[in-house]
Amino acid sequence: MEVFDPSFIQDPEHRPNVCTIQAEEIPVIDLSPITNHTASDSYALQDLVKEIGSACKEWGFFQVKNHGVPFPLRQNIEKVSKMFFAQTLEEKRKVSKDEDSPTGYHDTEHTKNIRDWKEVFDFLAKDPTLVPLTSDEHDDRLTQWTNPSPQYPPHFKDIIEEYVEEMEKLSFKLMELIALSLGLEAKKFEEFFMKDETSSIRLNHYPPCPYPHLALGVGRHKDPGALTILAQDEVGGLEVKRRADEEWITVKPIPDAYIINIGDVVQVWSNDAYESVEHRVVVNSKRERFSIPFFFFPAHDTEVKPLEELINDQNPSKYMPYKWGKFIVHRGNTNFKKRNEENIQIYHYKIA
Ligand SMILES: O=C(O)CCC(=O)C(=O)O
Ligand SMILES: [Fe+2]
Repeated sequence: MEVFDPSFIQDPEHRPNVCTIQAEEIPVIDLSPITNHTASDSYALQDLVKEIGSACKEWGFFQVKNHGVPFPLRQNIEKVSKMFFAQTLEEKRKVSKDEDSPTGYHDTEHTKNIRDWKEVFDFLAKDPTLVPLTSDEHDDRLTQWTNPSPQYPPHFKDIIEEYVEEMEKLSFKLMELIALSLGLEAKKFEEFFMKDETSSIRLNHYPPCPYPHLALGVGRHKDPGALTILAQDEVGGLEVKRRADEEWITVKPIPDAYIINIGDVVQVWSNDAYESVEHRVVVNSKRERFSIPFFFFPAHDTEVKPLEELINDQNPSKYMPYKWGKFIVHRGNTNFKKRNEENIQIYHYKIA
């Protein structure tokens, strides 16, 4: 990372706390009723669905164990991620993300206009990924985003692709559980992802930071998609805003567990029954940290709006429909550098 320049400094009210709260934990949910088929019975499944429902309602975040993702695949991707970031800046910049190609390496991401203390490598789940050419709603033209092909580490792409396949499987299972917990058919959400999904995976590297009390690895934000599956290493640093009192709660690293959070799209689909929750990453001066979020995003032509089954006269729709592809293209590069205008958010579609 370069020198610590003022663009990293958070406003005083957003700076990390010196002592963090670890007393209460986000729920840890055992997925064996759906991953261990010999042991599965319908009572265990019902209990699991209830657990998922209350975790989504109360926290918007939970961890899962016995998730069915083979541990060696996670070890492989963590290893190549470290190897990739250990290269010189010059090497990494050979696969830089830019205005036209939103995949690859970059280290200048801003969250709410403050620079994040991190470097990342972005990779699409589907290559190519079909998206609108512009965010103009009257423009029907499409374009294709594609992945870079870094030469180093060896087999980098294959290892990421193999891991992504597992993330996809887990995402579909989790969306089924979320659907059941909302009283919907298990496969309710499948159609939005089967064709042209726009999901992606990100390798994050947070180098040691000389001023961890002034900067953040990622500033406070909500994830825009349907859900995020995050692998964090043993260093820790992810904090979630607790709904009850708005305190920042540390998410404890658990070996081989995944952290799941629902995103804005599920918030809109559920008409606010489940809300996506603010989170951020604190950095420290001693240890570098690595994490790998997988962002499960629907197809570009998905019209995101509260589901018919979940609205009625007593509970009318709280959002105007928006086109997912237009939303991400509009957002795309506004995250990339400091801007004067605000990033597009779901509350822009909220019906007062
Ligand atoms: O690194 C982490 O723990 C979380 C990163 C994150 O929230 C994101 O990339 O959206
Ligand atoms: Fe996030």
